[in-house]
Amino acid sequence: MDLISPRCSPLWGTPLQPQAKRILLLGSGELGREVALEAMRLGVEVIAVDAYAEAPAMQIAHRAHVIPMLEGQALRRVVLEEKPDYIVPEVEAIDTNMLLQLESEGWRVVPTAQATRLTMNREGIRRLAAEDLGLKTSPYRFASTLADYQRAIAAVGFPCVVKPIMSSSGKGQSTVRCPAEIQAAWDYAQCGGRAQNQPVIVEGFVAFDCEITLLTVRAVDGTHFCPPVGHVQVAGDYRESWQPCNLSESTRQTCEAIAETITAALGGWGLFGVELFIQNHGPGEPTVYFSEVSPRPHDTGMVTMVSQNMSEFELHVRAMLGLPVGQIELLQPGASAVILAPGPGMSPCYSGISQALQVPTSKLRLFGKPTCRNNRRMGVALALGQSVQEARDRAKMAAAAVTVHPGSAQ
Ligand SMILES: Nc1ncnc2c1ncn2[C@@H]1O[C@H](COP(=O)(O)OP(=O)(O)OP(=O)(O)O)[C@@H](O)[C@H]1O
Ligand SMILES: NCC(=O)N[C@@H]1O[C@H](COP(=O)([O-])[O-])[C@@H](O)[C@H]1O
Ligand SMILES: [Mg+2]
Repeated sequence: MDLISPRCSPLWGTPLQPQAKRILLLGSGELGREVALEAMRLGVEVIAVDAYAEAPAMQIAHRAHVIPMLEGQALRRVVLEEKPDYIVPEVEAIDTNMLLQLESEGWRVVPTAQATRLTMNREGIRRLAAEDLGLKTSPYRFASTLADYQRAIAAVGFPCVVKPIMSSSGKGQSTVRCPAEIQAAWDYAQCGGRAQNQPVIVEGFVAFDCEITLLTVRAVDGTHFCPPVGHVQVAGDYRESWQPCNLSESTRQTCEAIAETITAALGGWGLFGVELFIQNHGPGEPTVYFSEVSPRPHDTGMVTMVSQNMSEFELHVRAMLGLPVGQIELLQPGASAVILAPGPGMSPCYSGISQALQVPTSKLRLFGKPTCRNNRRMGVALALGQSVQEARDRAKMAAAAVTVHPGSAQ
């Protein structure tokens, strides 16, 4: 369905002028900042929205609004005030029922309001993938009460992974290996997600050999796949990523078939990060598990800012605007490594930047987040190499050279 937004004009206007093409970013973190930059390069007006002031994308956008994005009426007010051509969700904590309503009134949500609703709730996307589309996933149960949760653990068995149904970057997530860990995982899920007291998913632990993100673009000129991005996660949050992650031709085809199936079911135009676990079985074909999908750029895909001819952010912007994507090319093996805050504070400062940039091919992105907390992602180092190993070593060396000084206590 190709919805025409109430103010979608056939002409490409000028930012800040009446016919400007406008995108409204719902979420203004590091990924949104790169989306904003790519959109602005194409002469698009960008309005950044988040729940806190001075978020990364707000610092460069044409305008910004601070609103509770889980409150539908607050979202509606901003949409009616700004009249965007495209509403672009960037985080998991948005009132997605309001997005459905706005879409039904003709506002365009990227990629679709339904894709946003299904992926913001682990139950929606898991049931779609496993039960409707028949994709292989870990075993799972959902639970809303402590008693249901204990039954879910008994059904899934140890080890298992417990997550709030609405959360990201590993917030509220625990691996439970024995009965003594059950209660703490429940308590953490209740307070660690984007909203408090949420239901949880209990997933069987998949002992995978590697995990990848298959960045998949649905655009006017068809569905395109980027070379697989491999990554390492600690406590459910990404620490480093690299591209390409070498897979056999048949495994790559299996991954692409899964990505095609799930993104076609979600629909719309944009870039999706399809997260897959790959488990080897000696000489046989590996098993590929579908884990989850982001209907927008993925944190592990930041590596594409150096490794591809078009970054995942440029691809998302082109696709949403109905522009052709053409040929996606890997320029050289690349890698990213995160820069984390060591603790909480206001007005953080950084040292070691020039040392980091002495690492051959390295680049830094410091996100400019106004406050930090323990392990908050404040920046990322990027690097290229003759091999993936060389790129990873360089990115990690550059990231390790940067120190975050958290600043005064909050
Ligand atoms: N069932 C599982 N078995 C083994 N490892 C898992 C399982 N579920 C999650 N993990 C590990 O935890 C990581 C984070 O999980 P998941 O992607 O579901 O969380 P998230 O909070 O949505 O993260 P993000 O928003 O960064 O994608 C995975 O990338 C994987 O490394
Ligand atoms: N895995 C999802 C992800 O990486 N999302 C990115 O992190 C930001 C939130 O960071 P914060 O928690 O530091 O505000 C989001 O706004 C988005 O850019
Ligand atoms: Mg994930």
